[in-house]
Amino acid sequence: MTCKHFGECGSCGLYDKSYTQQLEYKKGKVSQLLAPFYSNALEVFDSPDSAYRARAEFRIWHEGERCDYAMGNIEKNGAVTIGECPKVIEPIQKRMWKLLEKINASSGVLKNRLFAVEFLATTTDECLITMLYHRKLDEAWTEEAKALEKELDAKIMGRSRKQKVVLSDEFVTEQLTIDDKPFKYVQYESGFTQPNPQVDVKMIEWAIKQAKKVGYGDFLESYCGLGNFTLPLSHYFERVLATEISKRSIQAALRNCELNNVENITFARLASEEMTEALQGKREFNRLRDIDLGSYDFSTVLVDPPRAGLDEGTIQLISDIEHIIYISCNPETLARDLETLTQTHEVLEAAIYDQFPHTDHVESGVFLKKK
Ligand SMILES: C[S@@+](CC[C@H](N)C(=O)[O-])C[C@H]1O[C@@H](n2cnc3c(N)ncnc32)[C@H](O)[C@@H]1O
Repeated sequence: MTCKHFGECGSCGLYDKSYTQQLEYKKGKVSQLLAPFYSNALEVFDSPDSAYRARAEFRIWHEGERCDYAMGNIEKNGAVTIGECPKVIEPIQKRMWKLLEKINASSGVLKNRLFAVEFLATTTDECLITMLYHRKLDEAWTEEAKALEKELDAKIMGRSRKQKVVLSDEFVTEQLTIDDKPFKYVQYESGFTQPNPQVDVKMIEWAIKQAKKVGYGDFLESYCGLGNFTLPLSHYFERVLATEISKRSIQAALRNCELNNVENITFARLASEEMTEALQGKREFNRLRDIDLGSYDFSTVLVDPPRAGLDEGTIQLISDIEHIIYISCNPETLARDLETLTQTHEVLEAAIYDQFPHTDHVESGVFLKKK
């Protein structure tokens, strides 16, 4: 049995529970994992029950002449095709079925060896559609795709092995209102973006609430992506140093600084492990030659690592900083890292944000202060 929300939820055992029950289950799970470090109730930030995902990927199932969207895992024996997808936000919803009609009506140029379609949309109705193929894309494809851009009022890209065809842009510009202030974010198709904009705003506002309690010094951030937290939090600190491994995300972050007229942030493309080596004076990087690392006086650090959590060096580095905001997409590795971090710090606040409704994934955050 699969969930009507077409999710990763076929395996999570949550498909037959109401949204409220699912959230209670997640709250219980994270509370239990954090119990050794935090005994107060978690703050819970919920999501809309539907129309919450701003990016989505669909496989394309071919049956005779017809194409359909299908579940992520197309098995050898057949596919589960999708006739509705309530989880995606309206800008995707209104284009995805029209796109399918156009693909099915096309002479074959758009359809031939198409194996997946990805959507990246904004709450302000921009939409970037990437069509993925198992064949080289030619002029005929470009012509038909250009017509499709107009018909769908969307940006279209084509990808196949070692080929990328960008017809207009390879990014969208999201606009979010965070604590009553507008922020613009360029989001690239190939860079990380938070999937659920409404919950993203709640998560950033929670982080700002913690930053306001500090109110002094410089701010360090690792795993900063396109500057999702960096830009709004920069207003509460003197200077900001933010690092991230992806070149594309750093490119977006620099553009986002310009778009939002923020001038106190320095972004550097560094893996977290490299950032630690640089700040501990163990290694010099050409990429940091214009940055006086010794001049920073960090009062606060924010980390938002991938599911694997923090490496030992980064834990050691941030243990020296007075305040830590740790955002995590994996409560198991968060609990593991807190075993070390709570030797020097205490957890003052903890929250969950339901970025991924109808799955058993949950985003959580903790605010720590040195003992
Ligand atoms: C969960 S995302 C968070 C991004 C950003 N904070 C946001 O809210 O959009 C994790 C980010 O870590 C980056 N990343 C992955 N491994 C890394 C590493 N070893 N060092 C630094 N950044 C890394 C990824 O490129 C991604 O942008």
